[in-house]
Amino acid sequence: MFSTASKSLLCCTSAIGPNRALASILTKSSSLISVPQNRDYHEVTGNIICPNVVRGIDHLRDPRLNKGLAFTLEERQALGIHGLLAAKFKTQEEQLDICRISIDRYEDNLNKYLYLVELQDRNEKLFFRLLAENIEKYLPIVYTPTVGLACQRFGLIYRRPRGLFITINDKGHIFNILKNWPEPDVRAIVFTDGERILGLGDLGAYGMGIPVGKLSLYTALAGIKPHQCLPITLDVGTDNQDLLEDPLYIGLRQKRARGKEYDEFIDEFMEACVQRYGQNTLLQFEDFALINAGRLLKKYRNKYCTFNDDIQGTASVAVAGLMAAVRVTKRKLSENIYLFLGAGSAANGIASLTVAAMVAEGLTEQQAQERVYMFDVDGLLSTRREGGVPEHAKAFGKNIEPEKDFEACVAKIKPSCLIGCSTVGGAFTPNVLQQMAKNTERPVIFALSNPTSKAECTAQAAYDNTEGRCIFASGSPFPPVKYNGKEYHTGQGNNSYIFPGIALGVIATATHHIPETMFLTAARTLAHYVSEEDLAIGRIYPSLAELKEVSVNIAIEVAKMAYDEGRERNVLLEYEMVSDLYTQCQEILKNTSKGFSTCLNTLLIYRTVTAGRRVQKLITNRQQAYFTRVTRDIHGNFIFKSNIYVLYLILTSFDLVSSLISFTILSKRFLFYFVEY
Ligand SMILES: NC(=O)c1ccc[n+]([C@@H]2O[C@H](COP(=O)([O-])OP(=O)(O)OC[C@H]3O[C@@H](n4cnc5c(N)ncnc54)[C@H](O)[C@@H]3O)[C@@H](O)[C@H]2O)c1
Repeated sequence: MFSTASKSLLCCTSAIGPNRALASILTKSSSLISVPQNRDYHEVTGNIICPNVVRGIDHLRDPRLNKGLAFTLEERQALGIHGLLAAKFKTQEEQLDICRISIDRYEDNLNKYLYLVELQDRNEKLFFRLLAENIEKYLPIVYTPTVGLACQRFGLIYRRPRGLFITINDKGHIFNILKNWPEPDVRAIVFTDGERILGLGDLGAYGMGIPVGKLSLYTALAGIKPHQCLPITLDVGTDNQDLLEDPLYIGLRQKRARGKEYDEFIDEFMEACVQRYGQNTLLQFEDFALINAGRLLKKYRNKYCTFNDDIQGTASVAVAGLMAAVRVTKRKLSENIYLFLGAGSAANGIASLTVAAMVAEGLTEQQAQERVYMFDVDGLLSTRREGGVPEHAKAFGKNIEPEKDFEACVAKIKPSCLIGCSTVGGAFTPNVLQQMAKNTERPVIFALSNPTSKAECTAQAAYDNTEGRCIFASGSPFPPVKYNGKEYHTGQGNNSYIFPGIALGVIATATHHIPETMFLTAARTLAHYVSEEDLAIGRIYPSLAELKEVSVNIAIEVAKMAYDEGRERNVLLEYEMVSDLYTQCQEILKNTSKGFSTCLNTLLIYRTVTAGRRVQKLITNRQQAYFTRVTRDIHGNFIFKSNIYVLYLILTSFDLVSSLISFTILSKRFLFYFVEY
């Protein structure tokens, strides 16, 4: 029922049982604590049942528990692992240094990826700390672009299973397969059917690398606990002939299921997830092909807690870039003309959110849509072209002369913003870029297709062909660009600026559905983080090093929105830590305590960007105090002495730098959520 670490906390707080000493040692050493449900208690005494602690070699073999040489002598003896480790005690910091040296020895990025996968399998906390503290360096390894390469070679590198593979042959039994997953407390599921992996196309079951990589970022950037994250591949076959003939291929060797069979399978999957993990489980669609992505989002968005990152996450990050660019171009969003190369999931998502942002500036929806043009594989989206405008992009079709030559379009339409989501590497030719420089003084050029080989142009080409006047961003990272003696560090319109924060905010507030406005809010929050220094070096996104802080702040804004819009009865209080963290924190806890005894509809969101250890300690003490204020009935259910029905507490901590704490009284449930590396 509980993870071992959470059990150790329960032991400690109840202070009973024969394993008390061991529990207390483990609690001190444990950095991943969770008390998810209120069930493992003795039926009569109400005491918390002391768990069987995983001992001996099994403790070392469990990546969640293994700390390498960081186990103290006391722990080694208590756990029966004394002698199984070399004598030297090495702190996590020392082990991190070794990791960095080891990984730097590899020149090939795929080898770096494999090293990180192996580390995650061996010592999870070390892996997440390494990732969280070196996000700029390792994000491009666990995520795009290297993860694309890993997916392509997945058959070769597949070692230890991570996540669930559910095939179309499991139709009718999906719930049973979900039950095979050992973790009962899953909050976020990222799943793909592998049909459009990055810009690489149909990789079938090889697509598993993407949900795995994304969920690593849920933890590393937003502090969502690893065991609450579940990556899933829905293997419905593949239409990639190379894979069907590849002896290494690990998926079903059959053509993709389509139509009714496919739809029923996805319906059953969504329902089974809710049945297994609850209505609030976040279900993130990942890398579905155009024919399914938009329509499935439309079908499920008001029924489940779901979003499609390729559509909505991409939209949010791109619109954030456009918002930041306004500060350079001095043109409002509604004063631009937008031309998209590609009219698929990403383009439609970005275009729709850009329209929403223009409407917020005062245009009508129709006026806003008139400013957006799209060009797909069949040419300009003209209602007069043969075959007309595809259904999914109807809003952006124009009653104008059809045009199949993209360069001609750029000259005719004269966009000020050019956005590439076409999967066609090099499609922004020098002629196209030079035309952009003629169209406007500060052209905005986004080459968003991934991985790097698919980018519509390089950062260097964009600067070279626009006399250095462009504002450039890309989907995959590019090295710094030199132009006219000046060095520019262009930004990466990376979805990981958005999705971890959205996920944390949604999970924290137990939001049932994710409205589009949350993505606009996330975009504004991200844009707000772009400094003048960033803009001066050509970057319209904050540095990746700020990702954790950005994620927490997006989560806060999302949480506020969730309560503002959905639960008006709640009182929202926000505290910003300015100088004296300790005093402020005491104040907050005092207010919170008052809230518990007097008010059932109180939400407190407290944030600190620079939380220190003192704050951490104080909160931890407080949490233990809550335990003493509750009793349990003979069924093990909580009875709150002070008439408090529920306490929902979230604390995430990143290197003790950023924290988000949300207390809210929601339903008859007690949850305790704590993550620390
Ligand atoms: N934040 C990001 O950087 C980010 C996020 C999501 C997607 N992407 C990238 O954007 C790209 C597109 O993703 P998607 O989900 O929209 O894919 P998609 O398959 O839904 O759409 C691709 C579109 O490109 C068009 N296209 C294909 N060949 C073309 C050509 N020769 N000329 C003009 N148009 C052409 C297709 O008609 C289609 O409209 C991918 O490479 C993906 O990795 C980047």
